[in-house]
Amino acid sequence: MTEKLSDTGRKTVLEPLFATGWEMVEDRDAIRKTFKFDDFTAAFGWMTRAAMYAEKWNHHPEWSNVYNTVEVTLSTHDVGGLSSLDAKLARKMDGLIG
Ligand SMILES: C[C@H](O)[C@H](O)[C@H]1CNC2=NC(N)=NC(=O)C2=N1
Repeated sequence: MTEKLSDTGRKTVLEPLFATGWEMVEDRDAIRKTFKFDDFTAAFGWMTRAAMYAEKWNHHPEWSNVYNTVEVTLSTHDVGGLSSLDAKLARKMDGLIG
């Protein structure tokens, strides 16, 4: 069962993500990050790898791609805000770089 992150949960799982460039979205319980790549192939290759995890975990990003840039927003629509699944996908996205 997915639940909205508690105040303590936020501190422990979100702070490390803020350190890697994730930030809170204004006026919404969601996090966002802009990923930059060398070129379109690198960007789309990364999206493809991230998409496999999103589908496996049934947790999908809001994202858009323009050439070498991918803008990602993560939130859990079923609970109307951030859950541990967003942190899990964010960590995976960071880990898939390179
Ligand atoms: C029916 C389906 O399982 C749900 O809508 C899933 C799919 N992917 C999802 N992705 C995200 N980011 N949040 C959700 O609440 C969500 N729910």
